Amino acid sequence: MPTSVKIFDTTLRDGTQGEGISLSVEDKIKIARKLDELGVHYIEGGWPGSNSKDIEFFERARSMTFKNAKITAFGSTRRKDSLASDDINLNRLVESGASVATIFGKSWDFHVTTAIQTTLEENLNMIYDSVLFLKKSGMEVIYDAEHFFDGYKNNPEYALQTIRKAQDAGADWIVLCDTNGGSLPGEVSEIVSIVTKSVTTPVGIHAHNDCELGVANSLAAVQAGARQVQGTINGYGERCGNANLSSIIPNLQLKLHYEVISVEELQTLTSVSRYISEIANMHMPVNQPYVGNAAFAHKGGIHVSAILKDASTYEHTKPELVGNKQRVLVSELAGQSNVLVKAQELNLDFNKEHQKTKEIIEKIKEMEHQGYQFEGADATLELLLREAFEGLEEIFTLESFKMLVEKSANQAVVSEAIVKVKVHGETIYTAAEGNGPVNALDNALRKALIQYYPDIKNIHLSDYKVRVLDEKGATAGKVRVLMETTDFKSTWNTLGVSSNIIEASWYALVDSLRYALISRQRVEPVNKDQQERLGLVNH
Ligand SMILES: CC(=O)SCCNC(=O)CCNC(=O)[C@H](O)C(C)(C)COP(=O)(O)OP(=O)(O)OC[C@H]1O[C@@H](n2cnc3c(N)ncnc32)[C@H](O)[C@@H]1OP(=O)(O)O
Ligand SMILES: CC(=O)C(=O)O
Repeated sequence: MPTSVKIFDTTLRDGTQGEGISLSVEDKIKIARKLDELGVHYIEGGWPGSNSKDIEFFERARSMTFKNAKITAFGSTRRKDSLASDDINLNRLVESGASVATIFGKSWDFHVTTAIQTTLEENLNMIYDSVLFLKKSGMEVIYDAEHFFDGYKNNPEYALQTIRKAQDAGADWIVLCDTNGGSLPGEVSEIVSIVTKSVTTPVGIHAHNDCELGVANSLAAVQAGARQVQGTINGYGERCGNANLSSIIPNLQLKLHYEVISVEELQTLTSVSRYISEIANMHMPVNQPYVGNAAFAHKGGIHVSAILKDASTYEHTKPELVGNKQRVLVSELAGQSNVLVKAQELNLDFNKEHQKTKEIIEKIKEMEHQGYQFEGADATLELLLREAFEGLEEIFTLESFKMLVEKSANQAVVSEAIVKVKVHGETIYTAAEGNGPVNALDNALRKALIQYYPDIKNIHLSDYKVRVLDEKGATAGKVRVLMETTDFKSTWNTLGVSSNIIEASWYALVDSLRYALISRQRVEPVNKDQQERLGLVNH
């Protein structure tokens, strides 16, 4: 029977102490729902003694049903030289309606005398009184021993006394905190082993990531006897962040075989991590272990050749177990195998021995040398492969375009594009304005195509990025434009490279529409009769 480890998520409390993160009450509610779906055991919603937003969160959470998680409210021990029953913060924890209170107290003698400036004795009383007050109020109490590892290293006897006080007052958990994130796994392991022999209350770990050891320290603590892990999704938190639950959960479950969450819940990990990064408006690093977009992405030709034979040659675990997926990147490091995988995904009749295969690999490598980077532009790559292997129908051809950008004194800058394209044998001439040259070009091209493809009105550019390519290299003076397009059901990325930013944008724009129109057959062309009926013909 595997040993169970409880997951305590503090994304909504310690996570919001991270720079750049601010969550509304609605955001917190949405995240709490997701965390519950993931199967975490505790969700720390905030500090009701700190601000009215957190008070409102607990008010709303009270009427919600959580299938897995208990909601916990955070606070500190009572203020020095006062009664716990008079302490506003402790009373707010009770009033929050949460069934669990998590309070932190001092373990490090230096902090007692310097930060809260009281006696070692009074600190012990603060811990005892506060835990007892909350227990008498009927709450489950998690005692977070702040700076426990630093405290233990400085004065082991006093640090142990502080947690014994919490135990004597009835704490349900004693959680050892590496608050400054400076401890090493060997130290954590040794100290947790000593503590689990010194107290009978179950022990937990709360690690920070200042030495990039938040995950390692949490695992070391569990292996030494801790049975609760506190952390945040994607490692958000104060300074360098908290221990990253998106890595800790699969490590505990898949590598160390503890019982943490169900197999099905683990499969939601990637989507939960990405969802929370969206809500928190934090960029998700592609190389984030387990859940990042590149966590199971293979680029080197040798790697791809091997994973085709058996994925475990270059994958430490199966991506599906955490809800992620394998990806194959096509780049200048690609061998034939990378293109083979991509072609298989697209159901193309692809033969590794075929001359065409060699030609397309050479073409991709040459284009990458010129500044193309297909890893981020799946749609352009797909068009290239389909063109090489299937031949693509020509939807339209450019005859010419002209740009006009006008700025006169006291007037906003105006951009206008004039486009002449041939669509189904007919030359169409359109002009359109836009809030910038690329927008004007996009509007003019759409105006020409919409007569034949009315559904393109549902397709929009959703992102546009320009990168100036290395001026010293072979690509001197070029820009790379990356465009993201969406039909609100899916998104696709296209690419253009040129020494002229408008031309690079044109290539990316053309691919974005071609991809929508032919590669995925997202929209069907209409004939002349239908155009008349829909009132789409320019008279
Ligand atoms: C390790 C952690 O992450 S702990 C959590 C840290 N998170 C936060 O601080 C975010 C939320 N904090 C807040 O909103 C505010 O700091 C509040 C409402 C809690 C307190 O605000 P204020 O009353 O203005 O106090 P302020 O923040 O300036 O100082 C903290 C006070 O708490 C006291 N204190 C600190 N830790 C403890 C403790 N464990 N037990 C009792 N008192 C404590 C300090 O001595 C200081 O009191 P002092 O002003 O008498 O010296
Ligand atoms: C309690 C807490 O957040 C810490 O010690 O880091």
